[in-house]
Amino acid sequence: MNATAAPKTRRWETPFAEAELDAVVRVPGSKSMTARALILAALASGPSMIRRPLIARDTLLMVEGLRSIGVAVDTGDDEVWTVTPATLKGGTEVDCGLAGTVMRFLPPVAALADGPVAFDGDPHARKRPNDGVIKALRDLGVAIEDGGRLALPFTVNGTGTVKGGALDIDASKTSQLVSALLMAAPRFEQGLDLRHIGDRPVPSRPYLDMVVHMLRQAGAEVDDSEPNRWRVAPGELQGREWVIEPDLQNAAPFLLAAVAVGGRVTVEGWPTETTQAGDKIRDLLVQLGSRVEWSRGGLTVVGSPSVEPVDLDLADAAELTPTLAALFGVNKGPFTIRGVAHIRGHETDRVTALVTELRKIGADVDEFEDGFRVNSGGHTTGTWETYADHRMAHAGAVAGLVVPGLTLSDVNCVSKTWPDFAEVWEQSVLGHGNASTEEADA
Ligand SMILES: O=C(O)C1=C[C@@H](OP(=O)(O)O)[C@@H](O)[C@H](O)C1
Ligand SMILES: C=C(OP(=O)(O)O)C(=O)O
Repeated sequence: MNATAAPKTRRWETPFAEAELDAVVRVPGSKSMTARALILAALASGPSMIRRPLIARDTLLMVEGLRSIGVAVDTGDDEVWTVTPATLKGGTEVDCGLAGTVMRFLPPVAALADGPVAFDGDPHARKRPNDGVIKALRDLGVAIEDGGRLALPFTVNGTGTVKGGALDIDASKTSQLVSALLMAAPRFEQGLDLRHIGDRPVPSRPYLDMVVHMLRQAGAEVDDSEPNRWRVAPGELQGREWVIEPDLQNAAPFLLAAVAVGGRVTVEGWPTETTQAGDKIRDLLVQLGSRVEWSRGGLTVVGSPSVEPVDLDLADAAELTPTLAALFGVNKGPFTIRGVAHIRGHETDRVTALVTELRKIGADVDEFEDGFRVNSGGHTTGTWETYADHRMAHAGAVAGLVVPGLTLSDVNCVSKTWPDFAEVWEQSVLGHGNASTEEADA
């Protein structure tokens, strides 16, 4: 199977939990750290090693994109990838798949290449907001052909250098715009003095702490002392060894599974200090009435299925929305999630997708522009649509723990960040693999 192609769809009957859970789970590396390590390594002045990289569609697309502009990435060893930078070249095409990280992080790198780099992606990727990246690069003097779409597909006509300097942007649709520009900024002749001037705040802010932290680890000088302003000095990035932490967003459905049905679930190797937004789940679990402890080699949740009603602002950790929504959708309520308008621009419009699927399982839900309220949950079985969205699949798996026979329209969309999700889920819930899968053509 080609790991960077959109996968063939596969219906999947989610495992129903007959008993309390008792599982220890190892989740793969962080998508966001792997993507950043690849970009910073590609822009460095010497080779880098990336230990325990995430091997999934999004990061492999990033690898292919970097290779196409001349960077050597050796992925022969699953435990450690080696990146050897080179002069960046154009005259090539980049497939972004459905990866926000690829469609936002690579264009500023392509602007440093000499020659055109054409970007495109999956059908839904063309609907994801990318006007911020296109406008920002144009304001920096980079020529871009986009047919007036301000979205994929577009071509970046790099000339080998970018002047840089002062730049105002509106990053209220995605924090990835800021991360993308900051990572390329040390290679701009004048560095970058970047300001967010949008009316609404930048969402998913912990990802900005992650990028600033990793830039500094690579030797960049970054001043983020003023809110909504980042100054990056021009200079060399160093090649180094990156060690990737487990992906805490992908850990969330497993921890919430213990809440949904009771029992204990441990995620191995949970970092005691991290910039990952997914670390917020620890506080949320306590707010929901469950217990969290450091045991069995990681973070363990001792789940309490009588879930406390909550009103959450998830602007900073919005990727937790789908799995939390599923938990709420099978419980008493009321539960409110706000502050997540920007997830309408994620892999699918997640607010509408969640409200639709929760109503199908019988939940009473009100939709807002920036979230929704589950007044009461339901347990009606049927097909849970996944909309090519890995986190919609995770969410359906959580709901299926307590809704007998709930079937995902497609589980293979999990390949975006964790191709083995379904197998690990079956093992964790049932203690063994589940044969009840059917193949279907996309
Ligand atoms: O920088 C990153 O690695 C990410 C930032 C966030 O994007 P948004 O700011 O668009 O939510 C997050 O949702 C995405 O999964 C990964
Ligand atoms: C929003 C997500 O991904 P992307 O990096 O494609 O934006 C996600 O993984 O939940």
